Amino acid sequence: MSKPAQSWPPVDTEPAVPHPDAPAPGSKLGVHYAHCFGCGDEVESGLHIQSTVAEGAVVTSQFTVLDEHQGAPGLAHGGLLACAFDEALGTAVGNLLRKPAVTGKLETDFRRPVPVGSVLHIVAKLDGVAGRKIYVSANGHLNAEDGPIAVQARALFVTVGVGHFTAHGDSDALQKFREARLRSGHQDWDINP
Ligand SMILES: CCCCC/C=C\C/C=C\C/C=C\C/C=C\CCCC(=O)SCCNC(=O)CCNC(=O)[C@H](O)C(C)(C)COP(=O)(O)OP(=O)(O)OC[C@H]1O[C@@H](n2cnc3c(N)ncnc32)[C@H](O)[C@@H]1OP(=O)(O)O
Repeated sequence: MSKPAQSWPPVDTEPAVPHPDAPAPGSKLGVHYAHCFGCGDEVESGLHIQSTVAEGAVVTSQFTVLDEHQGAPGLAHGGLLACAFDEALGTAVGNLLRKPAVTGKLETDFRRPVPVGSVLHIVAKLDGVAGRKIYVSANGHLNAEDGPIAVQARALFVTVGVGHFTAHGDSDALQKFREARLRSGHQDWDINP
């Protein structure tokens, strides 16, 4: 007998309501950090994922699978696809809730092979919030917004304070990153987990 699918979110949650200052539906989200492997424009071999806010706590992202993303000849590497989903899910969390958060858990279901040259249309939706825990899921459609679902993902993000990045990351680079964001007209993040 097969086990029932685990319910999602796995705990009781509050609705994930976008922050009043979150970008409006239709807004194109730029690069969140130039050196980010998922979206950064200074990472030549990165994924260069581009995202747009949609209605209803949803962000859509596009990822074009190139030769350098292969695992088997002509096919995308599964771990790299998971990376694309981490980026797309994190982009939804960070931009809609405007809180720094890190991935605590990420699970992926690979439903169909993803050939080189495909464009994955990733639709990420905030599913609920329980204290610091943010539950988010996504479907990756092959080559069209309504294309067949090739990959699905579910994740738990956990909000963190700025100390997470200063203690474990490069605090000088973080300071420059923050100043550059403010100079380019972005508001600061809500640092209040
Ligand atoms: C001012 C500058 C701010 C900088 C902001 C920067 C960027 C943001 C901007 C824009 C965002 C846009 C795009 C983002 C795009 C991509 C995002 C990529 C994200 C990543 O790629 S990021 C790298 C990978 N990521 C890590 O590097 C995390 C390593 N890890 C840890 O740093 C800790 O592990 C942490 C912090 C996760 C928790 O640690 P902690 O000590 O703070 O809290 P604790 O352990 O108590 O967990 C609290 C509650 O979460 C539950 N929980 C935790 N983990 C769980 C698990 N795995 N499964 C089930 N439940 C779990 C606990 O059970 C508890 O639940 P409860 O409260 O119910 O007990």
